[in-house]
Amino acid sequence: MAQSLHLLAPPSPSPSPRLLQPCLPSLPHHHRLLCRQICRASAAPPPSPDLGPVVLASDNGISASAAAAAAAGIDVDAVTEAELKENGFRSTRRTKLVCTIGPATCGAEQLQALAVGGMNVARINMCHGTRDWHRRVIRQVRRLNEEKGFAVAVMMDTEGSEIHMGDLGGAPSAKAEDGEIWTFSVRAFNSPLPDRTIHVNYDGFAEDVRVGDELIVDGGMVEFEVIEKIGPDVKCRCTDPGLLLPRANLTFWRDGCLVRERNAMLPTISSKDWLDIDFGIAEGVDFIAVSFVKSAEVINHLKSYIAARCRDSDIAVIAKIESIDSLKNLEEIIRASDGAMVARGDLGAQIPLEQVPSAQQKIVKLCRQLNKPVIVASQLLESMIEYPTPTRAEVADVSEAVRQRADALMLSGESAMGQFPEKALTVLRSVSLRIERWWREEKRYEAMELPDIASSLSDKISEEICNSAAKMANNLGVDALFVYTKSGHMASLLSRCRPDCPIFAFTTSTSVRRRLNLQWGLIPFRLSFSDDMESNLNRTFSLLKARGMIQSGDLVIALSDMLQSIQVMNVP
Ligand SMILES: Nc1ncnc2c1ncn2[C@@H]1O[C@H](COP(=O)(O)OP(=O)(O)O)[C@@H](O)[C@H]1O
Ligand SMILES: C=C(OP(=O)(O)O)C(=O)O
Ligand SMILES: [K+]
Ligand SMILES: [Mg+2]
Repeated sequence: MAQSLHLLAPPSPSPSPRLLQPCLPSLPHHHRLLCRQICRASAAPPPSPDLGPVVLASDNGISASAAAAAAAGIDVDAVTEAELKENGFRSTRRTKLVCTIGPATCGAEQLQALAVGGMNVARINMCHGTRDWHRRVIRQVRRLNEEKGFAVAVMMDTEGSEIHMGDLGGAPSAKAEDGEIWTFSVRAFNSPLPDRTIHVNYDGFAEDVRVGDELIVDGGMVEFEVIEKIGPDVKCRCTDPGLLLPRANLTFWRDGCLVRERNAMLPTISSKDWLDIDFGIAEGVDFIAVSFVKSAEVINHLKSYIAARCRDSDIAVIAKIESIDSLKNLEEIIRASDGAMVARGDLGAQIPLEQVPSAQQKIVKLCRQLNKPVIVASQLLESMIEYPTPTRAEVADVSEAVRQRADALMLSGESAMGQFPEKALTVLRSVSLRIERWWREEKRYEAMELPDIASSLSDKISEEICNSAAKMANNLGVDALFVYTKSGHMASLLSRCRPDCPIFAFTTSTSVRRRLNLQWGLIPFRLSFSDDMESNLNRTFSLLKARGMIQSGDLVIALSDMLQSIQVMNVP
């Protein structure tokens, strides 16, 4: 038996308005039969005139349309599906995982291992690597998605106009000892570099620094004091020794303050970044993360640039919060963006380290309130670049981000160039699962006030429906929320409520499905569906039941953005 609530808003046509009328989902016999066939036959494609082009593919698990699965000769849905079958709905991971791809993980097998291990988004950092390398990685991820049925999204991260060192003439690192004199220069060198010499990418560097300034490498990994300027060369004495890594970020400080006048004059999106963005659009990346955002203006500019270039404008723009200016203009930046990243690496070089945790909490909260996905990034498991187990402090840091219920956690060096990328991902996965379960069991999460964000009546109704459905789901202890959404908006409104049960998000578009992969608690499926909710539900139930992902009797709340409706029912 199903009970349903349909709300009617002017712009959303509803074929059969019924207010709180029970409706009985009937499951035609042939549908059931067909689904059993799909399930049994990993080897036989299921085209059926009855179901039309029913394609069902789940989240980051190895699943695809049965036809594609059969063609690729794989078992459907090894990850999410196995997780659902083994542990039931309650224990699917809600926190999403982003992995930076680098030399340690760019091979087909390594990428597949990460996808199987729970990578939801692959990030490429345009600070590093060549155009060809990036293209190969993007295409490899796409190929894996097609062949194995993953839905891994691709995020391109711009270089931005930051000041950084060159690549150390090919050396993996260089040690700077206390008291040593190093030369930082804007001259172009042929490799090998002269001893104790570092190339700097920013032409104005020698003019801008002053004798006496502190030069901070990578937010404090190594520190120098400027002692002399000779033309394009700046002589510095090492005051805090450490390891220099290729292309490490440089900031300079004067009288205890970050020098940032010049930085403020550099464009957020450099001419090289624009070329990279054109490349990202051409390759069809899902997200563009913009480094060193200072204001909403640049986000708006990029969004209109993208809208003019891709017809369905389906690249989401993520603002990286990593500078003092981005903190100052936080709300306007987040409102303008499609999501944000707490980029703690550079943020920790621009504000005192002890302020980073409160900044993180504030950004995560604001993003949730404004319904924008948020990624917590950098140094989550830094020691795992070299060691196979994390420090206890790192585990505590990951737990805190999960407890704040950030949408996603990100690996940087751990997966890009570390020795244990898969293990690091396993740590993120198991800590997320454990903390999520603990907090659910203890009912420890604080209720967060979620302000109204909609402006149109139709959006207001969607928002109210999602808030109510999430509350109902918690109060009734339902097993899952189902949401049928074309744009993904209603799925993200539900995710914002952080309900106790997982959210099965059904969407017709593969790119929406990939993008939803970044959002908390969503299990995105691609499914071709109609405006007839009853038939959508019947089809979905039979497909999911056939795969053992749901069972008769499971209690489900279903929402749809075509009908703006809520239905509560047991799976027949
Ligand atoms: N495409 C790449 N090619 C080579 N090395 C990379 C690549 N991507 C990342 N790395 C390595 O992984 C490290 C961590 O990645 P990330 O945090 O994205 O960059 P950064 O340290 O520059 O902020 C980089 O410093 C670099 O050494
Ligand atoms: C994620 C960050 O940006 P990037 O790795 O590009 O410096 C950061 O600074 O934390
Ligand atoms: K970057
Ligand atoms: Mg950064």
